[in-house]
Amino acid sequence: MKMDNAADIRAADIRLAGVGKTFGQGEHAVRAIGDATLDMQRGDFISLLGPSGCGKTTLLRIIAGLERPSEGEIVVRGHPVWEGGKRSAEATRPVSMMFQEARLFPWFTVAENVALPLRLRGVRKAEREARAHALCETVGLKGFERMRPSSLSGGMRQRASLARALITEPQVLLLDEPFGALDAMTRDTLNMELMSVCAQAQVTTILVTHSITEAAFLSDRVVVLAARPARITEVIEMPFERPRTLDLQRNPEFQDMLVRLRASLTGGH
Ligand SMILES: Nc1ncnc2c1ncn2[C@@H]1O[C@H](COP(=O)(O)OP(=O)(O)OP(=O)(O)O)[C@@H](O)[C@H]1O
Repeated sequence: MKMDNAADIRAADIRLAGVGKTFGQGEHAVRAIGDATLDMQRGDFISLLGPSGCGKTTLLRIIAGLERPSEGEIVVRGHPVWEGGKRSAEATRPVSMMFQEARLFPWFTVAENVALPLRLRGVRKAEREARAHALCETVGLKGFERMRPSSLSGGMRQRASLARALITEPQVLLLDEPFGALDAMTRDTLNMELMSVCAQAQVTTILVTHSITEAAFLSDRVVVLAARPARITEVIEMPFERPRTLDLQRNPEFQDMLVRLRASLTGGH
């Protein structure tokens, strides 16, 4: 039976309970994350905002199961990511991650890069190709499917990287400054597309960003982290109606929110 009722939707989709992480031991130990506790519901869009080096990437890697926490528990879609020292496939399978660099394989075409996660999951070629082509169209890469990544602009490479992250139809999307290296206009366009894709598919999304504006514009909530070891200092609701357009950024309430977020980030209230 499909449990798509209101109770299911409200159930915590991602739960971090007392998550801490220390790299190394003894005098070389680096405490990257202090004590992170957070609940996210299905379809939530949250941003992690914090000073450089405060442990944001580490936190994403822990949620994706790429890094093991030193303390605490992470639950994704009802499944603990680590159980008895083993990583759970049920918890990591619905998760996709995207990075600041596109990380495409230069010897594959755009469509082959986009389809790669399906190939790794043993999906047949005809289906892989059909789905990769459809997603290329969704992210604005129609006509570029057979090109190599080296012939694409930075923005187009990130489009391909987004398509690759979406091809497994993830329920959780972890984004580590995905558009941070792009010019402002391309970044705005891609952010609008990202917001629409995430809303349509009810993807639970966590974005790491250094941009206060981007965090406020895209998110339902902004999680403000203090310097290392990362601690959540504040979780701030973004009370702006959806769907949002770029005009929102000129709205005085939005501008006030940026001031509020900046104050939280620098520790002044
Ligand atoms: N594998 C590792 N071994 C040792 N130390 C690590 C490792 N990974 C991260 N660190 C340390 O943990 C701290 C947090 O790093 P992390 O990359 O998570 O921060 P960040 O907030 O994402 O940084 P930025 O905003 O600059 O990208 C840093 O001091 C980093 O040097």
